[in-house]
Amino acid sequence: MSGTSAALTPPADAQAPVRHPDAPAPGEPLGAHYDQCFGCGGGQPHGLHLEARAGEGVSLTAEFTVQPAHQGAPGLAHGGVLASALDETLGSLNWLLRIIAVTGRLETDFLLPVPVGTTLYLEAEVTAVAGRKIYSTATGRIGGPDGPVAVRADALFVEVKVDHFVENGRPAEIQAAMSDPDQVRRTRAFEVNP
Ligand SMILES: CCCCC/C=C\C/C=C\C/C=C\C/C=C\CCCC(=O)SCCNC(=O)CCNC(=O)[C@H](O)C(C)(C)COP(=O)(O)OP(=O)(O)OC[C@H]1O[C@@H](n2cnc3c(N)ncnc32)[C@H](O)[C@@H]1OP(=O)(O)O
Repeated sequence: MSGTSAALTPPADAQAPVRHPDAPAPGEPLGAHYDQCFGCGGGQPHGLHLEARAGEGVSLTAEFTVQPAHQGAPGLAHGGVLASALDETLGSLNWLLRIIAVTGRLETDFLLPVPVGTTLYLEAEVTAVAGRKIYSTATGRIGGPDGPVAVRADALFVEVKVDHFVENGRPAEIQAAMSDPDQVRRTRAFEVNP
């Protein structure tokens, strides 16, 4: 059984999402937004190392291979890790809009068990935007990009100012992110609004 709550149904005055003119071209990798991100950062040994590529419109695809460190039951992915993969994939969509946003709500359906060693093929798209609210949806397939859907999620992201991170994050990590020599990552963190 699966479904979406009323909180994730866009209001009647919601708009179709608009891809930012400077968004990466379809097929281009998005790269990591932060080296220490559990979802996409290269600096997290047990992180997901999720790799996303821009799709058409406001959509993307991503892959993540379940590692032994990601187990819940013996030999199977932990549900929270799978939810993290969906969250990261959905969060990456906001880069195509050039909006900084955080997850307000994430509703996940776990449809099939996902064994260690499995590659999860993720697809996500923004479905609507209403003021600061961004509505999006994602699936994760196993066995190949056209395989059965193992997990899916609907989400609401809420646009925030960069102050959200500066005021709430730990100063040491904020400072390190500000000095990141990678210009694209710095831009994603601090100069994302056009
Ligand atoms: C310095 C940089 C450091 C490095 C950072 C690097 C890069 C940064 C750039 C991008 C990366 C951004 C995120 C990270 C990327 C990927 C990870 C995946 C994404 C995440 O993992 S991110 C972490 C988990 N996430 C949070 O840590 C959020 C905690 N939370 C809050 O910070 C507040 O809660 C907030 C801001 C969400 C809202 O607070 P607020 O005061 O600004 O706004 P408000 O409450 O008024 O809500 C406005 C409208 O959204 C509706 N709304 C809100 N929440 C709702 C809910 N749950 N359900 C249904 N509707 C909801 C309201 O009902 C209202 O709707 P309406 O306008 O119609 O009344």
